[in-house]
Amino acid sequence: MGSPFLLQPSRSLTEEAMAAAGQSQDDLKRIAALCAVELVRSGMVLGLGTGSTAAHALDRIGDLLRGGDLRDIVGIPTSEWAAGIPLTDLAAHPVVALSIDGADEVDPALNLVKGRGGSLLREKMVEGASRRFVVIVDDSKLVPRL
Ligand SMILES: O=C(CO)[C@H](O)[C@H](O)COP(=O)(O)O
Repeated sequence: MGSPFLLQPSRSLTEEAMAAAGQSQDDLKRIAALCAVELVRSGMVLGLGTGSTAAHALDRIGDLLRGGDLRDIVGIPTSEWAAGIPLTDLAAHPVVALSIDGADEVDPALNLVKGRGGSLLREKMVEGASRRFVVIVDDSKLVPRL
């Protein structure tokens, strides 16, 4: 994996603007998750992250598979939630094309902490084997320092 860079799906919203736009924190998690799912292609081996933000991405991938818009996807889970995505493991697929996961805090240099969901070891194994690792967070996870 290379250096981290920031992909922003939408402008940063204050709590006030979010309320005015009718967007909850969970809506923002889903928007970030859907942005990451745009990177998924048929045939990929995916790392499936843990947590409420990652779950939005997995739900969308599951829907796209069921609708036939994605095919031949297999996922390596880091939690029990896999949204119906066919599963595999690192023994069968030691190289993962893309992992998608959330984080707990992200600083301005894109250093982050994660693992509050209790899956840190599995996440490190799967995401460490990934060619590309996309971290999806909403504004509430951005902090001035870790
Ligand atoms: O690292 C994680 C689990 O180990 C989660 O991705 C992190 O805790 C964020 O969770 P959520 O999306 O529910 O806020």
